[in-house]
Amino acid sequence: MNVLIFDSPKEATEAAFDIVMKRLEAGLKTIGLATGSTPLKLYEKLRSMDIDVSHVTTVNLDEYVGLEPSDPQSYNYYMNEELFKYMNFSATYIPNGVAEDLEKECERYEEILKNHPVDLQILGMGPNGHIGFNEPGTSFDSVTHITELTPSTREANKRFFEKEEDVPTKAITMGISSIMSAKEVLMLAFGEAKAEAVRRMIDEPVTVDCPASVLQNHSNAVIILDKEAASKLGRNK
Ligand SMILES: N[C@@H]1[C@@H](O)[C@H](O)[C@@H](COP(=O)(O)O)O[C@@H]1O
Repeated sequence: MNVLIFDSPKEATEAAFDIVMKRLEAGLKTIGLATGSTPLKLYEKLRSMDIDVSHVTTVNLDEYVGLEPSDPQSYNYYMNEELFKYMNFSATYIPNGVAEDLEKECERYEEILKNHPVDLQILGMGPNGHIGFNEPGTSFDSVTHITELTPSTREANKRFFEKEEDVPTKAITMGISSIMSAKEVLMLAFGEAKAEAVRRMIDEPVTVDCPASVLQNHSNAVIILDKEAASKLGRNK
């Protein structure tokens, strides 16, 4: 793991942006994308650039089960609004959370991932250490699957919904093994709410109890933190 710590989310985002731009210039074919508030400024910078990405395919990590792509809380909607409608990607893939047969949808998505091996995966993390929607306890061998969201994740994500009851209880997510197949991973975590999960990801042994800790096993993972997210690092050493 290559851990980079910056004074502010702004500087951290700039560093992430530079890495993404370098990889695009070097001919990256497939980029894995994440949602949540953490990469918003990164996407804002990317969409403001006048760059040709017609040779680039995107694959997203996850989607809520039961939300139509037209639902403003869906990750389909988020990606369209934040990035896709401004950029000429060759193809953009996000799991379909309203597929009639969700198991088939997971298989279809794994096929897409096989056909589009991810060169660079952008990742965020949940305050409980989840990546994508792989909650604590998820097997490191997991591929795209349906997952039950934990009460803490529903609580953390309820800020995007009008009422707590509106937060979906399930999601489709790329599995941990699907995420680990990326050639390079760029994990972003900002703010004190992530500090404990960041500490467990970096300073503690790899465990399914903190899914992000699996990145210790990745040969090319860059972790970009602001100083708040990094504030609990190194205390056990
Ligand atoms: N499934 C997504 C994750 O992929 C994301 O990393 C996480 C963090 O969100 P935020 O960046 O808003 O803290 O939110 C959701 O749970």
